[in-house]
Amino acid sequence: MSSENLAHHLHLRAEDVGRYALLPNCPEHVAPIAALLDDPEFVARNREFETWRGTLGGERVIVTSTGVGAPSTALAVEELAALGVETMIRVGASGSMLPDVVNGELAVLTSAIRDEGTTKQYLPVEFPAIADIEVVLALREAAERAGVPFRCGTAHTKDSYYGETETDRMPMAATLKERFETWRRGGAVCSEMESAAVFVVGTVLKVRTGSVVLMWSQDAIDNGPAPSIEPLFATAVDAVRTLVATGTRSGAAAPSAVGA
Ligand SMILES: O=P(O)(O)O[C@H]1O[C@H](CO)[C@@H](O)[C@H]1O
Ligand SMILES: O=c1cc[nH]c(=O)[nH]1
Repeated sequence: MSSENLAHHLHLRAEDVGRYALLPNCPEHVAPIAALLDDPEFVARNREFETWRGTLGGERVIVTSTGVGAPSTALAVEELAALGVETMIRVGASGSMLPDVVNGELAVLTSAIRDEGTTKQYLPVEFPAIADIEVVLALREAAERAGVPFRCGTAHTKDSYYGETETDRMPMAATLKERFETWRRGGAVCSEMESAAVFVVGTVLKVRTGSVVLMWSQDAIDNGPAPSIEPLFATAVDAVRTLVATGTRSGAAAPSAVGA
């Protein structure tokens, strides 16, 4: 935070935000998500971080892009938490790890495999990357209401996109393949690049977090077409509407939940 209380990377102040944030990583997705809120307006842009805001049920909701990968996502979660945001939901895309996934099926993530470097600078890898239960349930209800194919499960969060999608040309191809197969056998549903950071940094900062991602099928990753993104955006916004209406707050911060 700078001397004028301007968040260093996001270029936001406490008065710019509310208690809820939706976190796509692509700046181009911010305005279309904000358009699903009441009274959307642009707030700020710096680097890969663009922010819009609106309201749901009278409660301010911001939409901020995180950029690709765990490092920039971690600093977005850090700065938003410092400004007072209490609930954050990643809204993104992923590659399916299962053969039976419909192209564009949603995954409501309950947890993530920490196969990235950022969160190891917060907690040892034995500590799980898990979503907040209230956020998971709100996302699951929203996906059911949207009537779209979805499943709940664990994501694989990695640092190298091409290590996943073009494994054969990597010097570490054998190791990458073995590890990827291990995650698959363990039941991971998809691979992406941010959710572990959202969950672990959120846990450390005692804000509640969740993540909903659409899954590209294996065939679509190689040959297209790109799945439709609108059901993803609608599901994420509908989940926030539920959380606002039920008024549940920061489960991760509740004394009973942290044993404080
Ligand atoms: O589509 P988004 O949400 O950007 O997410 C996925 O796509 C990006 C890689 O192309 C990574 O950020 C990965 O997590
Ligand atoms: O396969 C994919 C698709 C989107 N994002 C990823 O990280 N992997």
